[in-house]
Order: sequence, then structure tokens, then C-alpha cells
Amino acid sequence: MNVMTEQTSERSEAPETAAPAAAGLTRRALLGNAGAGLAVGAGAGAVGGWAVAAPRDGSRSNGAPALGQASVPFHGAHQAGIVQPAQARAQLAAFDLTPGTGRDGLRRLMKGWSETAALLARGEQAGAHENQIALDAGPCTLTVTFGFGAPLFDKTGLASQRPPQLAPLPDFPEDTIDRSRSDGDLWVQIGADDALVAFHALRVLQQQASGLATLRWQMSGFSRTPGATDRPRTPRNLMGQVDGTNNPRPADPDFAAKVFADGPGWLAGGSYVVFRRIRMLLDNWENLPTDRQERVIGRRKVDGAPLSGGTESTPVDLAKQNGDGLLAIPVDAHIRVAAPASNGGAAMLRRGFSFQDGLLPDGSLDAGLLFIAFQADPAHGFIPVQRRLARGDSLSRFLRHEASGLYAVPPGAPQGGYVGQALLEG
Ligand SMILES: C=CC1=C(C)c2cc3[nH]c(cc4nc(cc5[nH]c(cc1n2)c(C)c5CCC(=O)O)C(CCC(=O)O)=C4C)c(C)c3C=C
Ligand SMILES: [Fe+2]
Repeated sequence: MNVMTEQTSERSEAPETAAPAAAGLTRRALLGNAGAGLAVGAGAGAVGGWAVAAPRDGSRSNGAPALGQASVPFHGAHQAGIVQPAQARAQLAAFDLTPGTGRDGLRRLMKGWSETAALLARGEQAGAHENQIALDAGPCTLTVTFGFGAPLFDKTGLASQRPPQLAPLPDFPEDTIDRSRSDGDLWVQIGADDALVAFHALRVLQQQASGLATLRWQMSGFSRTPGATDRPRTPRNLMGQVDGTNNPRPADPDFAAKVFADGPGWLAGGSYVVFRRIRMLLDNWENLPTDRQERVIGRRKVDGAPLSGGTESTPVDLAKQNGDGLLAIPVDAHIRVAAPASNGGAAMLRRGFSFQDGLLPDGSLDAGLLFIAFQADPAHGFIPVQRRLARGDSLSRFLRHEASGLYAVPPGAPQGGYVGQALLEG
């Protein structure tokens, strides 16, 4: 049974990569199941209008394994953490290479990090750097995804291998980017359906990097917890919108062409990821009546259906007019301005997480979206779309782009190999 297929309607088309970790190898097994029982819920109760009766051992009432037992293999053609649905918790971070690390040091680091990520993804202990933070948890769908930032290539004598697509992103109008929370030599995206499991993975990787790379920035994110809704649904963001509906789907014939890079050789089957920390002006947003919020996005808030009619999954009709002759989806609606049809076919796979980092000096919430988008080429993905959004999107007046990064995401590592091997040993 595959827990991943239960998570949302969008998720059900993801490849079946999640599986129960082998019993006897999990951290939980090491403690004799003492930590089991909390993954889904505690006892019976009414949540969102429907009754929950979670078995005390943490297993699903439909016979699926407990949430904590679901695992996503680290090894494969593509890195884990791209096509799988976003987990409940995320740790995002960038590291800078320590002066003198060079290509040999980076090779050692990527080898060690890949070994650790593979162990943790199976629910095993981390070896020399184990700190027991997640000792009694299963793998909890942990994924660790690595990316290489542009400066890494110069620092390791690999400038000739740096793809032109890694050129710095342009400045967009109204950007207020804090460079100390942006960029970096190495990007790490950790996702898991448990906060301790995600934190544990980052802490272990940080300690393992000692002497080779230091943490440049770190951010925590979250999305919907599997099992929180009555049935699998597309998650909502902190503005209350259903977010992720019109993402490319793995089953689409052009999915790979949109998401995976076809070169240079060491990157073939990899991707490019754009990261943006986007703060939401929630006080302003929430002062807007729901019907105006819906016209800002172009979809209904209650169910994510396009304003051109139908249900969430109905294709958007950008030409549809209301009885008054006005466009059903306004000219400055987010889904019109961002659509591939408005941007020469530019597309990306969005896989973001919400964030909430306390209060700003003016008392407002420091909260929003850790926007993450994987794409075959940022020049035919994020860059043209963000250019148009910054000029003509009515959502942009409720947003502040505060941090940014662009990284090349190498293909997945085969069994016994490590991420970045083709670059570092090529
Ligand atoms: C440059 C790319 C994009 C940024 C930045 C961005 C920010 C952003 N988006 C939302 C909320 C929604 N976005 C939706 C759709 C959507 N967004 C983008 C691109 C960016 N969004 C695209 C390409 C699309 C799909 C357009 C289409 O083809 O229909 C939606 C609608 C539901 C969905 O399809 O996901 C919402 C809601 C926020 C809150 C935000 C910044 C914080
Ligand atoms: Fe969007």
C-alpha cells in the first residue's frame, strides 16, 4: 500500500515512490515501536465536520501503514523531492563552501550527504553524525534534494561546466531582496511529514559539512498534513486559496520537457529550481471581500474552480465573458497573467511551502510562501512569468519578494552513486 497516493487529488498521479520502510531497519523499530501511535491523530473526535477514529497504533483505519512508515527512495533517475507531493514540513537551507574546500572537498561532501540522505530516507540512523533527534520516528516520507548555485562552479574549478541558464536572475520591479537570505553555493530542500524528522536531517547534514561548508541561510516551511482533510485535496496557502491546481502533472506527455533539463551532460535529467521567499500582506488581503479576492486570483476560494465555470479540475477558459460582456477572468487576474498561454508556453512545477516567522516590528505577521518552482530552463519558466507578474498581476500588491535563489538540481543518484557525481568526476 502506498501512502503517497492518499495525499491529494493532485498527488495521486505522482509516481508510486513511497513505500513502507523495511521493518527492522527503521529508527522506530530500534525502540520497539515505543514511538508509534501519534502519526495520524489521537483517538476519536470531530475535525472539520467529520469523525476521526485513528487507531492507537497509528495505522490508518483503511489498512494503510502509519504515516511515519511511508518512505520515498533517495536513489533514482530524478532526485526525490521534485515530483512527490509537498510534505507537511520543510527545511530549506543554503550552504557556502569553506575557502579551500575545492573540488575534492565538494566530492567528499556530496558523497557523504548522499549516503546520509539515503539512510534517513529509509528511516535508518545517520551514522557518525547521529544525534537521536528523530530516533523514535519512521522515515515520514523524508526527501532531501540538493542544488548547485552559480558561485560553486568558480570555487571548484568547474566554471566551464556552469550552464548559462544559471546566470543571476534579473531584478524584477518591486523586489526587496535580502541577499544574506538568498543565493548560496549549495541548496538543500528537506521535506518530511514530521517536523522532528525534517529538523534532524538538516542538523545532521550541517554537522557532516563541518570544515567543508557552512550554513548561509535556513528557513522552515509547512504544508497540509496528510490525513487532515476528509479526502485528498489540493493544499491551501496562507491567503486561503487552493494552490497547485494547474501544475504540470507527471502523467502529462510534456511533463519531462517542462520540468527536467536536457543538458549539459552532467545535468541531463536534472532540473533548475527557483526559490523565492514571498511575504504576504495578510492584513490588506483579509480586508478585501471574498468576491474581490477571487477576481484577484481568477478562481473561487471555496473550491478553487476557475471563474470561467466548472469545478477545480475544469480547464480555464480565458476567453469566457460574463453576461455583462466583461471577461470572467479579469485581465489582471493571477491565473491569466501567469498562464503558459500568456507567456509563450513558459511553465514550471510549483512545490512551495507556507512559512510563519513571528512578528515584524510593525506588529504584522511575517508570513507567506516559500515559493519553489522546478523547471527545464528558467528562461522559459520563471523569468518570463515573473516579468509579467511584476508588471500586471493584481496579486502582486499583496506580496513582497524578500529572498531569492536559482540552483541547478543534478539528476538523481543511482544505487551506490552520489548526487553531482557526473559533474565532480566527469
Ligand atoms: C513566477 C511564477 C509565480 C509566482 C512567483 C507565483 C506566486 C504566487 N502564486 C500564488 C497563488 C496561486 N498561484 C496560482 C497559479 C499559478 N501561479 C503561477 C506562477 C507563480 N505564482 C502559475 C504558473 C500558475 C498556474 C497558472 C495557470 O496555468 O492556470 C493559483 C491558482 C491555482 C493553481 O493553479 O495553482 C494560486 C492560488 C501565491 C499566493 C503566490 C505568492 C505568494
Ligand atoms: Fe501563483
